[in-house]
Amino acid sequence: MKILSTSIEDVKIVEPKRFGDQRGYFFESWHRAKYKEAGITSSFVQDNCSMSRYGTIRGLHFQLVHPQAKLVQVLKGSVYDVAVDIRVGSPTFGQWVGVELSEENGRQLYIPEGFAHGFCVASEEAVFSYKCSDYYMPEDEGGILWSDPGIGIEWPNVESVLSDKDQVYPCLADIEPSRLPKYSGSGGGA
Ligand SMILES: Cc1cn([C@H]2C[C@H](O)[C@@H](COP(=O)(O)OP(=O)(O)O[C@H]3O[C@@H](C)C(=O)[C@@H](O)[C@H]3O)O2)c(=O)[nH]c1=O
Repeated sequence: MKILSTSIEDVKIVEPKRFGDQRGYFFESWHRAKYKEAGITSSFVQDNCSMSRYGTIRGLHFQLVHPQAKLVQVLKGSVYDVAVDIRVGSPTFGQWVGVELSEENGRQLYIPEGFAHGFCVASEEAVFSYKCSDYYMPEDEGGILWSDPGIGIEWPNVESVLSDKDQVYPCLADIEPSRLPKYSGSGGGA
């Protein structure tokens, strides 16, 4: 597998080694020892899968007291996946990374704790699968408006389909810093 860096330290692109043959393909989507060797040491406790139709944007989501590092990938279709550094005190606070994840390119994105995460579906449908380092706790969930002009994410030009809650999240600059994760140095996420 290959690890590629991004413009934000700690956010990493993973390219698992894919073995193709006449039947199709095989790849290891998670291997604790190999990922640890590559610097991804999160203890994942929950796996999620969602299917979304073309134009769907999910996000931007985070958990505050129980932050989740995520290892995300697309099993069918294609998405534009985004991680925003919302760790107060981080040298890259407010910056974002966007990466195309698709069944075709087989890429995964590792997003440490303390980031807001979202994605936009660029194919007819997308099956999105991810590991989380802490459990889902709806009462701990926070969100940031996907189109926050202060962040300025360059989403693909699609007609966006959003959940009710995702339409009304505040902009990053309107959130009290005490309601955001704190930066505690590179490598440790939040
Ligand atoms: C995320 C999640 C949702 N649910 C339930 C709650 C709700 O009834 C239904 C749909 O939830 P949501 O609308 O929050 O799903 P969704 O918008 O897909 O939420 C996800 O978005 C992406 C961008 C992330 O980064 C994830 O961490 C998660 O926040 O599924 C769970 O039971 N467990 C979970 O872990």
